[in-house]
Amino acid sequence: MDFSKLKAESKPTYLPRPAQSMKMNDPDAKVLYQYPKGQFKFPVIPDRERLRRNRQDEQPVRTAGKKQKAEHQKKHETRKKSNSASGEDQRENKLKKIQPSNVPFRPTEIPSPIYGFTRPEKKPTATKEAVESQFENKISILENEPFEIPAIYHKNEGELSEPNPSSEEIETERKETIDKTIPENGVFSEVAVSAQAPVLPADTPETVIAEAGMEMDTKLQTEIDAEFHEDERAVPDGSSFFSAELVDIDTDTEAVQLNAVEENHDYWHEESAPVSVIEERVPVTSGIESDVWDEPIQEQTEKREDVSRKKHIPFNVMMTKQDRDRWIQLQSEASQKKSLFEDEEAGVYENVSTGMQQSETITENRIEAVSDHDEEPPFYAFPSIELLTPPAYAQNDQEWLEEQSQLLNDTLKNFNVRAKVVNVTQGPAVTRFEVQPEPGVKVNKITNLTDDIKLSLAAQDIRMEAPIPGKHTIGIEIPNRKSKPVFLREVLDSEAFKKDRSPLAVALGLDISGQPIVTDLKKMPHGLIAGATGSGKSVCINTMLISLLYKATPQELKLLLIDPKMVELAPYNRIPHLVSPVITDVKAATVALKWAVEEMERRYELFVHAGVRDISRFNELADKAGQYSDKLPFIVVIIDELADLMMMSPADVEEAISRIAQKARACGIHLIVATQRPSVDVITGLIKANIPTRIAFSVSSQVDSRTIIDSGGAEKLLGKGDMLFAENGSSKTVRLQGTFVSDEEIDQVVNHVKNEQAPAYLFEQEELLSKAQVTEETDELFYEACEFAVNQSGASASSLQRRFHVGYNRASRLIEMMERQGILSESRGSKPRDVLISQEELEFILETSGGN
Ligand SMILES: Nc1ncnc2c1ncn2[C@@H]1O[C@H](COP(=O)(O)OP(=O)(O)OP(=O)(O)O)[C@@H](O)[C@H]1O
Repeated sequence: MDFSKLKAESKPTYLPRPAQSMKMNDPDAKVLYQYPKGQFKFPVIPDRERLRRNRQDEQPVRTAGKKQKAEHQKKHETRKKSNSASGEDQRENKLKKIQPSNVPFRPTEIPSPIYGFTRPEKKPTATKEAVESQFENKISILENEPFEIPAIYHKNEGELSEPNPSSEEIETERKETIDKTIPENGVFSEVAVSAQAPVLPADTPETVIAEAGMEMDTKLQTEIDAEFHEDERAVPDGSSFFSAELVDIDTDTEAVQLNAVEENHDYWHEESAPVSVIEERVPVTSGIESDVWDEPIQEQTEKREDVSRKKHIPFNVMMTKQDRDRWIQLQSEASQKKSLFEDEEAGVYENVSTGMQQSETITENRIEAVSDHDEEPPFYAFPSIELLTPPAYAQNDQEWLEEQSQLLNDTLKNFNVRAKVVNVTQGPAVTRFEVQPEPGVKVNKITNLTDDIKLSLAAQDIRMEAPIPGKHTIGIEIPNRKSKPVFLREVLDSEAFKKDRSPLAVALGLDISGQPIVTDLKKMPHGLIAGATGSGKSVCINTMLISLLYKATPQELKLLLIDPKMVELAPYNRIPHLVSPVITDVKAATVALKWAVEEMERRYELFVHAGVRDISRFNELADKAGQYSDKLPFIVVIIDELADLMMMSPADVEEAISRIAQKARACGIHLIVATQRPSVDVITGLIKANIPTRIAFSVSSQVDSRTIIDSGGAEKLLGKGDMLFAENGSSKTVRLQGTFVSDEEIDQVVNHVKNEQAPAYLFEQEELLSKAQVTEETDELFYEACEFAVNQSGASASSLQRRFHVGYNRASRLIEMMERQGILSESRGSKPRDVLISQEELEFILETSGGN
């Protein structure tokens, strides 16, 4: 192809492509373009535009308004460009369009994001009156607010009503305002600067724009105040709160202003000259300033420029999602600050004690009411050890022991088991013979001989521990010829008990080697005691209680005793440690357990407020603060015979027990549950899983033993205090002879404690019973059913069934309840029951009972 020919062409041309070549799809075919020559004309700038540009050139100082306008123009042009389609025809059209013509300018119709092409009828452009009224609106909003209105707003009102003040006047006023607003230290107040804008005349649409900018400035500054002066929260109504309110108002007024801006959209695009007039005034008015002034004004104009730039973007004056989110965030921050301030004022976070006081308002603190605030706890003398029976010393039965050892060796030899007794330990009720098998002898060779050994030793029962954990021997436990009772005093007098500083230390008994076993209920943290009748459960609970009376003051420990058997724990009535008299009623017991759950929740709330994890830390802090009365006592809930409770209301009891067992440890509530029947319907999986410490007394079968301690062995126990103790989830059980405490001892100790302090019950059994009654009788539909019956002047079970979509049982129960309450008459055969109360009486009932 000859390119030199093509160069000679003067006009841009498309090379004519023969139809044939098109068909042939010639790969060499190309489209070339050349710039026009000769007739080309640069676009002529309209006169008005040139004038404006000249004026701009004359202007020495660049202002923020200029930047704003230039940017706007740039955007406007870009938008125009983007609207114009590419291609030659379009280019030519564009050239035509740019050329000056006498046809008046008409704005391109752009669909509104809100109205589309069907915009509402345009209101007359914002006149001076319109702007004034907008300002008046704004001022009236501000005046209705409780806070003080900046004087500048009032001033503006006056200024707006004045016809076009001269530039000198503006300047003097501006000077005055600046003088007033400059602090002595010379730091320029941003609010003062931002408030200068309304001084500009308000008779042009551009003024409206400038004012809108000012609005945005004020908003910006209030937002900046809110964000950067967060630590300024000392004012009750809060400067931050004020800011948030102001932002709120500004958002509204801004919407109004932006409306005006949008309505003057045509001016915005077409007549930009007045804008420059206003912009020119800025350097004139700010010309008085020295270097100190320049900087803030520069900042301020920059801000305004930013704001104007922002304002260009949306025609949409509706609150966008981001705006809303931001607004909500600002409001919530303000309210948070306010609440924080209020909290601080109340001194909530001052110390633990005040935290506790605040929490007291959440739940009823009944324990606090027991003791006086900020006083030393009342004196409590622990009972003397002399009140208990002295320990019994068993005679050394050495002869019998040697005899039994010999018998055991002979039996093993007779059965060809190469093993012999290497050690003998005599406990209070049982003696353990340690047998060591020779190498190569299987353990089960010995364990298989249980019955044979029992026969040859003529023992009542034997229990084998094969092997003894941590030893090379197998333990064969044979009951003593004469069992020695372990009196409580023996353990309480031991070093182990005396040295234990926990108020919840309890004596359990002596192990097989005669060592006292003391456990801490805090570590337990909940215990399950199970065994057949007469095996020693009640005695065990008694020894625990007496131990506690020897260790804990009534201020340190509160007891909730539930004794459905009625007689076992009765002696403890009226001791100062009780939260209520011993509960013997099963229904009341259920409610009492619920109280314990509530108390647990209350304590956790207290801990949250005090910022502690558990009761010991909480009490430590209360001690340090000298708030002895705020210390929380430990609560030990003892249930003697869980089976009775489980028979009555299994769901409620199981729920309460498992909730306490699950999480009450840290808040100082401990649970000890005793039962005769260790079957799975009493000790459910849920209860068992949450009570890690188990004490198994003698049971009748290995299955029962497994239910209690997850292994056999309890069926071989001797009864009368012989027990297997599995501490806190341990699979290893320890055989103990439980301590014994007689009724006389209990009476003596209890009398002493009763004399020390009077009981301060938190509730009586009757209260619990009435509460249980109410709970039982409550039906959430009751009040609605009453209203229905009164409105219908009668009710029947079937009508209630239809109205409330309930079953017959519930409907008839509701009818019976209404009858008992005297709302409905008694049954009259097939006739409907009469309503015995009026509408007013019903309303009174509803008001007094709280049902509505
Ligand atoms: N540690 C002990 N030392 C000596 N004797 C004991 C001991 N524990 C219990 N006994 C004896 O066993 C008897 C029954 O004990 P206890 O009343 O505690 O049994 P229980 O398991 O509570 O029975 P129930 O479930 O029927 O009430 C007591 O009267 C007492 O004589």
